[in-house]
Amino acid sequence: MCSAGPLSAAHRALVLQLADVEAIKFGSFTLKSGIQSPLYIDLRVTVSYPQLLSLIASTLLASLPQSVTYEALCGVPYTALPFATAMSLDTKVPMLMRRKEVKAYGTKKSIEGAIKPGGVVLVVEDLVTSGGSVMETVQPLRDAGCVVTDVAVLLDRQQGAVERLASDGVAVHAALGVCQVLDVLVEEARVDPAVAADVRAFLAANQAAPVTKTYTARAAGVKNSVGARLLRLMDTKRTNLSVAADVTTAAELLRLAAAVGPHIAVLKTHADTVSDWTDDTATALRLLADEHDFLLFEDRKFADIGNTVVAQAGGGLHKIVNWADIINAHAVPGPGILSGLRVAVESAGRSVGVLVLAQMSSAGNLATALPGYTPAAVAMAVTEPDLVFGFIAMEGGLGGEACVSMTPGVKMGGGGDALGQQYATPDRVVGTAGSDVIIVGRGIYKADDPAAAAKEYREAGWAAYERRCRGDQL
Ligand SMILES: O=c1ccn([C@@H]2O[C@H](COP(=O)(O)O)[C@@H](O)[C@H]2O)c(=O)[nH]1
Repeated sequence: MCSAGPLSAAHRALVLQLADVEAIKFGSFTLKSGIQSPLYIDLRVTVSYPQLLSLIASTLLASLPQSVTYEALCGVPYTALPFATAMSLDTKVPMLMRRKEVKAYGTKKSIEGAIKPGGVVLVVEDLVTSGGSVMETVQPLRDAGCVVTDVAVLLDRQQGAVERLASDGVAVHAALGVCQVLDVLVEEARVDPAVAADVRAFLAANQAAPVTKTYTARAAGVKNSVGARLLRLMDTKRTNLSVAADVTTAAELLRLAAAVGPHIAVLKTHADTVSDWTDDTATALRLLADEHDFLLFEDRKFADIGNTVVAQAGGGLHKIVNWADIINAHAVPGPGILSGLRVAVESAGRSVGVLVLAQMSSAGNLATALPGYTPAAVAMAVTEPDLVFGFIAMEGGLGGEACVSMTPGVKMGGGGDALGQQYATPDRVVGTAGSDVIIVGRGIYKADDPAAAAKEYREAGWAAYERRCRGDQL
């Protein structure tokens, strides 16, 4: 990603002036995502330096290929607004302006100015990382009838925006690449070569994630009806949280389900930890699930031969397939376990979806440690897409976008417990590892106020999903 040609004298002068006004700084900085970065670029300061602003405008214009023609300019708010203004004053090309907040009254327009339907607009941006904020301006312009195919950018952090925006039909014309900036600053003894090497390593390790589809967009490709329903439900209810209700009495279970119900997509149970479980417990849970629109997942982790799991899933004290929407199975016994579960589900006459345990959260677990295990579990699962809709896994993407990953071992702050549980944060699980659903137990049911804790996890999981969809978790 750090391939970059040498810069012209004018571009080098611009780099040095940006360093002079401390628009580019080195140290340790916490980014919006919580990641520590050795580099901080804040181009807002340029607004206070008119000479620099006009140098930025002329460099941006000079960096555009001749083939790029346009009838209007539109800066991405806020930092690039003065850049676009300076370019407009230089070239006499009119400007449009995107509102960050669309007013609830009046015209409710998101684009201000003399819009010409079909007119070609050049978007102007100060800095790109993933390209997410550029698209927040491109889309409303397109919605207003403008044609947008190019963006002029002062500085590309070279973390994936060019590729991302290209997939949205937008070509990036960057005046400066971050690697060129580093080269100039090292050559001019403005930054230590070791610091520059650190920054290059950081950039290489923190490339923008590929954009992932929304849950709803993936639902159409999911053959199991419960899996498809879960994906749609998550977008509708705006939650990707599953609470692991690991309590020991029916009263506690129902109290917890009622408290967290408004915030969850799935309630995960261990019916065999509930000492006084009866059929009424299942009936009451189903009523709560229907009232609050969440799914019931009995985490029984079937792990026997087909003939045995028919009886375990359909009979016994818990009659699981009579009330659970989701059940799960280990892959160890081989495909017969899925055949057995299919028999149990079909005789219950209800829609039930199965998750295969492809990985686990506990330290030293063999599903994760043995190299061939996860791929073999995935291969087994995807042969029965009308029954199996996904995985218990520590990452997303297993089995492709038609499969859902649900991840246990989630806690704010990470860490672990004394018995081998390993925790990751909602942001890491959904944003970085690309899983779809966070499963949270003690972080919620042991909290003083489980409903408030569920709300907090719901918001964290959802924010990570939204960032992932925009591809801008950096
Ligand atoms: O690999 C796995 C599979 C399942 N679990 C279950 O998830 C919850 C986690 O509870 P916490 O209190 O949040 O640790 C629990 O029901 C486990 O049985 C898992 O943790 N890891």
